[in-house]
Amino acid sequence: MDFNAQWNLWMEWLGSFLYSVRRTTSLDAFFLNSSYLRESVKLLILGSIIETGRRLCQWLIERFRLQYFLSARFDEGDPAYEWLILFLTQENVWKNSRDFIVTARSSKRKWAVKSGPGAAIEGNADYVPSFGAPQLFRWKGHWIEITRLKDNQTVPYGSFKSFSSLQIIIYTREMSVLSTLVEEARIRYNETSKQHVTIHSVDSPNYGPGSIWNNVKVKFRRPLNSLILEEGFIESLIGDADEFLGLEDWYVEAGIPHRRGYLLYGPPGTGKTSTVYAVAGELGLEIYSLSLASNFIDDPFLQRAVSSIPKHCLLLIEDIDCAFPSREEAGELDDQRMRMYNGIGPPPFMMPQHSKVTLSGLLNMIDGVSSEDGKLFFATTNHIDRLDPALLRAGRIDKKIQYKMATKMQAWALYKRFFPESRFANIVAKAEGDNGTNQSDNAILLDEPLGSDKKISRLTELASQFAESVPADEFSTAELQGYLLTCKMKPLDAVSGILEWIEQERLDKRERAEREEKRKEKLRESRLRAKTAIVADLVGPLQEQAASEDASPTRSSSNPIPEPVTPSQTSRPQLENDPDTVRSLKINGVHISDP
Ligand SMILES: Nc1ncnc2c1ncn2[C@@H]1O[C@H](COP(=O)(O)OP(=O)(O)OP(=O)(O)O)[C@@H](O)[C@H]1O
Repeated sequence: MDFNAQWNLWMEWLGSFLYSVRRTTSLDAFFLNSSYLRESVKLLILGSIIETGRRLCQWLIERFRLQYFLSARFDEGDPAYEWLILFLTQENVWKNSRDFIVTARSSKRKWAVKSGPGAAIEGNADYVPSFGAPQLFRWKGHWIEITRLKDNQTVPYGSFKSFSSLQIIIYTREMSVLSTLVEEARIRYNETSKQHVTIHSVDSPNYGPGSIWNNVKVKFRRPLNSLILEEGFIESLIGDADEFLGLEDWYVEAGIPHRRGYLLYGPPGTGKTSTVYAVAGELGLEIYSLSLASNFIDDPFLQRAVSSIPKHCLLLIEDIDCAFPSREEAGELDDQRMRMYNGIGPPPFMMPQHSKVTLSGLLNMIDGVSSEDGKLFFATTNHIDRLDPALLRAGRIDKKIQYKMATKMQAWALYKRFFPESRFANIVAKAEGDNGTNQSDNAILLDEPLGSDKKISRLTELASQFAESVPADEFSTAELQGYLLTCKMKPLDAVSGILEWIEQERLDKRERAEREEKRKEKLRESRLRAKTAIVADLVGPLQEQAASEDASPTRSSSNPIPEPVTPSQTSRPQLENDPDTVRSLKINGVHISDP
């Protein structure tokens, strides 16, 4: 309501009040003589004037702000929010803040406040300024006011989720000041991020305002040489991706969607995810990572998440096979549904959760507009055989890269990475000297793999012995890394203990495989029993009905009388085969088999 309307309202009210007082008393004298009433009216008028004045000032300030100041809002989750937060932290804007939220430091990205010019607060906690309190600072001759805001939004199941934003007001009319500030913030951010890889992910569903990508983590960039893969492989992959990013114009001119898809497949722990992180770090791209196994990710969510990814970044979908359950998993799900339908299974919320993403949703995501705009798309899987051929066709997946279990050469390189000459040459010499065994007289520092005829260092010899002991293509690099971590400061023990570890691992794997086989067998049995129970429920009453009709005297003689059915036959499945290996059952003449 504007000022004039408000004033008129007050005046109207006052007039009618005075009129009613005069009418009810009907005595002008009383009105004039009553000092109490006179004082009240005076106070009322004064209060009205003050309140109206206050609102008028507020209105004028608001108009003045709109006319002469710039204001902008940055929402959490948007890259521009991250740029600005870093900029403000570097500018030490919150140095005068007296109100902080202190949290233990983690890999989750937070921007700590510096305690003095150029000096970050030391320790293992993050000091984040609390919300609401505005801070004023000067930048390039302009006054800027900044406030952290917090909004709550309702998420499903009635709970609230909060997200932050930044409100800035620049006391100038020049729009270029705002754009210069944002651009400078972006440049500083890119500069700072060079040493890190930023990973955005989704840790809970987000249906309201704010970004879907609500979890941001920062990791140190992994040196390329720390990845132990076939020689030249990672460099050629980076070259390929780099070339793609630089050819945007060519793609547009040729009318080809500017996207490139890579599928990395192979056993767990062979370096697929590490490769993606290394590529992103090398090309300076941020990773947007999704796991289809999350039970809140369905087709519309996938579309929304992917379309909100900014240009020039890397989309990673881990374990893409989750959208295609294995035969056992699909069977287990059917089984659960069947039991639930029959009233003997768990309630729906206790059912095992499977991906809600469908194949068509996934293909739409890859094909759709959202997957264009210079995005690199990486997918990883341990089960390429489960993937639909439609997903693998060229244009969706342009390069398929297979990862295998560690070779002897990888075992050798891993040992060398764990025990570098610079740190361990003396330790080995000392340990062997103390034991009086095997000291290499002419230990020179050479990094030569197996088969080299140059003189090699003692550590290289040990690496060769280690690699000789590790059988090729049996253990993943991650498994070997796990073993080496158990003796990380003991290069000699790593070699002497490897054979025992291999034996133990083989034993464990065999036991795990047996347990898994038993579990599957049990699952098959229970599935078969559940099916037979359902069929028994359906067929039993029909047969009872048929039997009672046959027994009635009105039955036509042309109807053949079926064999009598005992109650146990109607309600219980009859096992035809050995109960331990149930494959098929017959109940009341109905043959049921495990598919
Ligand atoms: N080729 C490799 N070179 C160096 N380190 C490796 C390699 N492979 C695996 N690792 C190490 O093993 C661990 C797991 O690797 P990573 O997550 O990349 O495997 P993955 O193939 O993606 O596994 P999963 O399929 O289970 O996701 C990491 O700590 C990584 O350092």
